[in-house]
Amino acid sequence: MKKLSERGGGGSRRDRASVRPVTLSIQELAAGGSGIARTEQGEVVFVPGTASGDVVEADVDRSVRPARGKVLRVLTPGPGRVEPLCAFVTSCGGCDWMHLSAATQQEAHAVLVQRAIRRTTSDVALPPLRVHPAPQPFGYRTRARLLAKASRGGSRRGSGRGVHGTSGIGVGYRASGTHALVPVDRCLVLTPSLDALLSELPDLLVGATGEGDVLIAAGAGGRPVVELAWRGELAPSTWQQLDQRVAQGTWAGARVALEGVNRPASFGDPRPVIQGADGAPLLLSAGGFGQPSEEGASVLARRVHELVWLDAPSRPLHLLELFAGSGTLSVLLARGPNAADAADGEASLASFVAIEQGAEAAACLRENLAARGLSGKVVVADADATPIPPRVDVVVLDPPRGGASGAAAALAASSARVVVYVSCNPATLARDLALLTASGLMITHLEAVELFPQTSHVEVIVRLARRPARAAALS
Ligand SMILES: C[S@@+](CC[C@H](N)C(=O)[O-])C[C@H]1O[C@@H](n2cnc3c(N)ncnc32)[C@H](O)[C@@H]1O
Repeated sequence: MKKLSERGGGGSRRDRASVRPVTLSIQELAAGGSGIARTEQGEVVFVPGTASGDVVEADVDRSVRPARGKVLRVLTPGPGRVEPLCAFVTSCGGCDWMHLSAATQQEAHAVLVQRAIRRTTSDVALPPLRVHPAPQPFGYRTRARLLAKASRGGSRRGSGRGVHGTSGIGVGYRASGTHALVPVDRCLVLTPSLDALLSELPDLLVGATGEGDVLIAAGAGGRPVVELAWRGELAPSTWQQLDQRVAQGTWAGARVALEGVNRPASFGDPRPVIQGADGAPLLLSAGGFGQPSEEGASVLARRVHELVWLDAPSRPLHLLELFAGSGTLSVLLARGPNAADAADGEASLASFVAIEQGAEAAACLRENLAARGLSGKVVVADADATPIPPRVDVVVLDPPRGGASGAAAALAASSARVVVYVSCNPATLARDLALLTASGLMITHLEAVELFPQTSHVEVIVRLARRPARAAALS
């Protein structure tokens, strides 16, 4: 097996003093993506970039807890290991599981989700976990957040290929666990049009000083939108090029926020647009949240909708959505049941209310509903501090990584009959599920959606339903 270069930077003097090569057998994968090994002395070592069953030679840094290994050589590959397709895989922090086959990634995600939930709900019956495979394992990302840096002393004109020393501008991702820039000019998980954009960005930024975040995404008509949050100065040529590209229709829009300047400058419409799960365009807030892929978001939204209407209710349903964003899920939820769900003529939607804290996302959500002729109330509020009205039957929530402990407490005290919890973080989901299940809600469905292929990240959907006795007592 070939020698692997080290992930991240060169390490401190203290790191180098405390490492020595050892042979490690990787037993399993941990949340966060690293493999876990035990030394002969029983010491636990976390080793990034490994697969279960790998035997590796690694430097071990014991100055951190748990000790951390850096792979020098793979001596025997584990059964799920594949050759990563990306040239940047060992330096870039993005695709920490690209060295695992798709089947191995799915199995490992399933184990991590079940283990996290078991940890907090050991006394609760769990249904078998269903995995929704990734519609596309590569070329799926319709958005990416990049880092761009001008080399010290400013950048200069030239043919930018994403690295310092040509255009003087580096554009890429952050190295795993650090703020260091890993310049890239190809990214295999981006859609082809965003991948092509990577090599244009260094030239766009020629003459800049400082650094910034660059959000690239699909915009109106599939054309790119670019959002720059820059700490430093941009050259006049950057402003001219942004103006030209949008005026000529090559890009749908751009937005630039300079540090210390209150209002960002906009060109065209900088809001990302993907195809919603209903097939119509879905507008997302510029710089705000969006699911990583169009197709993955559709799989997620369709399944959440199905789980809401699983038991066709005998009376019109009051539906509340918390952490609604720009409406990835809402555009299906606000439609009510599908024709099949309403076959008995009784399933229907009495009311739909969506709560979102971001004013720009809420405005997009209103536009998305209006464009579809859907009614629903969109409230800008803190969903983690919102009481659940007694008439609400079903609540869908999709909080950020920190979870929703406030909303979980409100749901536990509510009479909501069904809760559909969507999460990108099994640890905080598990914490919140402990509260929900203790209140009498039973987990009826546990599902993982492969929304972030090639990475250790996974999306989870949990449906909970109230035990009939408590529901009756509370209603
Ligand atoms: C994981 S995203 C989900 C959005 C949407 N379901 C989707 O799929 O696009 C979480 C959303 O919650 C919003 N948010 C974060 N904290 C919030 C809070 N305390 N109250 C309401 N919304 C919040 C964020 O702005 C973001 O739009």
